[in-house]
Amino acid sequence: MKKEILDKLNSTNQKYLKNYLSNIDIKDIPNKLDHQLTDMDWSLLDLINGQGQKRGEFSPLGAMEISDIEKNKSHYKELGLEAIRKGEVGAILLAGGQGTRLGFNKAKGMFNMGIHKDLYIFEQLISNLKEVTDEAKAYVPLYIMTSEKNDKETKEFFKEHDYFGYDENYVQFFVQDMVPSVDFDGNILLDSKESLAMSPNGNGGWFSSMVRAGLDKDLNSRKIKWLNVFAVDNVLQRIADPVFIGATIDSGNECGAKVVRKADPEERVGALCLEDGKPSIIEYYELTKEMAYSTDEKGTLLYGFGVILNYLFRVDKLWEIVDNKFPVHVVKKKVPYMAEDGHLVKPEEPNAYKFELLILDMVYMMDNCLSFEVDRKKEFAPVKNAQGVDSVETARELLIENGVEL
Ligand SMILES: CC(=O)N[C@H]1[C@@H](OP(=O)(O)OP(=O)(O)OC[C@H]2O[C@@H](n3ccc(=O)[nH]c3=O)[C@H](O)[C@@H]2O)O[C@H](CO)[C@@H](O)[C@@H]1O
Repeated sequence: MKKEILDKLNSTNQKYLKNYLSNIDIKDIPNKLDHQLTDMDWSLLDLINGQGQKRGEFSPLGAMEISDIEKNKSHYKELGLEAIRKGEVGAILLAGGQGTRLGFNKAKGMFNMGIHKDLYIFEQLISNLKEVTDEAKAYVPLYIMTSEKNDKETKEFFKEHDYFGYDENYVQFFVQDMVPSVDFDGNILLDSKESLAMSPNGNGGWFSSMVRAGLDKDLNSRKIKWLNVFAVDNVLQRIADPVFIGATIDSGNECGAKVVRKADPEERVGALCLEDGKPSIIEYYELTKEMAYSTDEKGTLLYGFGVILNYLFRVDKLWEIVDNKFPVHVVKKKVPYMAEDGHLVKPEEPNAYKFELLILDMVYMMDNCLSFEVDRKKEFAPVKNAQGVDSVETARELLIENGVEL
């Protein structure tokens, strides 16, 4: 990175960059907080080169399967409803992502799934949540994480649609942190003479961003004990599912994760397993073919339970890990940037590294986690791509199968 370019940055951005780098967990960089701006390119390159985070020893983790859940369903449900009625459960909608794969340049939740009538992703998610709150006769506080890129439009959209019938006193927004991107040589990208090309910092920073936004006071005053964190892109997502909440409470675990049986060994979902005896998620791109296809004596996949990004965390445990250093994941992305001659380039191919914190690393910070199996036909309709697998089309089919009018 050229020092002249850095000198052009305003002091807020320089401070931000310093602070960001100081939080990166790179070994052997002495006095990270105080290192000179000119050292930054070296530390970023070091981070990029050290891409693969060192992982421990993986072993399979079984799940509480649908048949086991059925046997105790009414007990779990009652426990879950009781927690909701006591106001102990909040929900976090992760909606800061950019939806580039879908080719939709607004907040993903604003995407219209409808065929004969409008049905926005946000609308469907609120409708799923309302099923529970209507039954419990109590609202679940909903915290929506946006990013600087979509915060304004998301808030306006909810307002314009009257919060899709949810009580607006129970809806709050917070903006996730942003991080700078670098090109493949480690140069920090700018998007104007005065500002860095920033991107959302991944879905793993949600709790610290929430705290930075001051919403911890809200959690405390409402005495919320459990947070159900879920992705925006699954339109069949069951939110604040009382059976899941009850089963997690009953199990005594610090967190719970909804899982589905993988559609095939290479399905692009993270597999919930153990790493050095602790709950952990291994993403599909990290899973070796050997692990992906390994089975037990009955032929069942050993790493066959995929997470659907629906987790339940105990709030006191979140406080214990809030200051932990998270591993940084380096991802190749298309990042618009300002070229040397000053014009803005919108690349067609990935041109930069983004640094992300991932929620799955929070699961590894927990001592235990209930792996809770759900029926993928009823609870997993991801909208990731414009066409093909996990697309608008496949999600529409699943919505219709589940009786949703489109
Ligand atoms: C890292 C992670 O959790 N990956 C999960 C994610 O994969 P996937 O590859 O879909 O993960 P994405 O990065 O697309 O994001 C998932 C969710 O996080 C939100 N988001 C993402 C980035 C960001 O900076 N801010 C933000 O809020 C998105 O809006 C979305 O709600 O869903 C799959 C199920 O469909 C899971 O099997 C994967 O384990």
